[in-house]
Amino acid sequence: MEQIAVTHVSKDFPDASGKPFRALRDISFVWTKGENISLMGESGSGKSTIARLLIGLERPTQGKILIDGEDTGKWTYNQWRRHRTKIQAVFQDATGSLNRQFSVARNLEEALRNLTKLASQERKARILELMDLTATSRKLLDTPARNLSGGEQRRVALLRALAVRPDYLILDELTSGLDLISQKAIREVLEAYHREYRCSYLLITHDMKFAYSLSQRIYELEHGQIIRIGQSNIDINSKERT
Ligand SMILES: Nc1ncnc2c1ncn2[C@@H]1O[C@H](COP(=O)(O)OP(=O)(O)OP(=O)(O)O)[C@@H](O)[C@H]1O
Repeated sequence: MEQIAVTHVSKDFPDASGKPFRALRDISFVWTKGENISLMGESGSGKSTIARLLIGLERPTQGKILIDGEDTGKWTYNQWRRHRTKIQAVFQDATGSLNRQFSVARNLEEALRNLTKLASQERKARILELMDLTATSRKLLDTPARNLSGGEQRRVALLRALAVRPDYLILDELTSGLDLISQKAIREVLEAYHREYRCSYLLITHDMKFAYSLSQRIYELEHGQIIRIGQSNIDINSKERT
């Protein structure tokens, strides 16, 4: 079954006095391939912890996370690494995933070199195809990452993750703090890419409009628990290309 199944997951962290603090409590949901979902909730409700569990940066204290039927609980670092082409995440601090000294092209190529077996020419072709698909100017490729604006940095961090062609992509506060034009540009990249490759997004956002415009289901968290599930009847595949 092509899906990510989170079943009865709880996560404890030590608090300031070293006692366990339950950051997530009995979380269960299914994220099916091809489907977009969102996590919403106030600060500290546990959204980023779910993201970190889903990509193996943290392990559940209780419960299981199955990726396409495989129990990730026993995966070693190398097994997680092999699945990097299946699931990727882009976090709010886009600069963290980019090398500021490298050009945009080199940043994108490094991701492909590390995570895929593509030959040099194939890497270059994939990057150009992605630039065109997402209506990103090829001129950006020569720009050093340190010279990018905030919106461009997020866009390039997103392209870096998309270049790997993951089945599942987690986007943690990707548009927060950006102006409306940059937010729209990011949304258009996500829509164009989803139409072509059916990549499944998990959006972590405070922006309800963004969540409802891109995802079929919205999970609302409070104090580490899912308190509400909202349905949206959007079908982003049916939208015309802009
Ligand atoms: N490594 C950690 N050690 C201790 N506590 C942690 C750790 N990571 C997260 N927490 C705590 O777990 C809770 C959930 O944090 P998390 O970052 O998942 O929330 P969030 O909903 O993503 O918040 P925000 O919207 O502010 O990013 C918070 O109380 C946080 O302080």
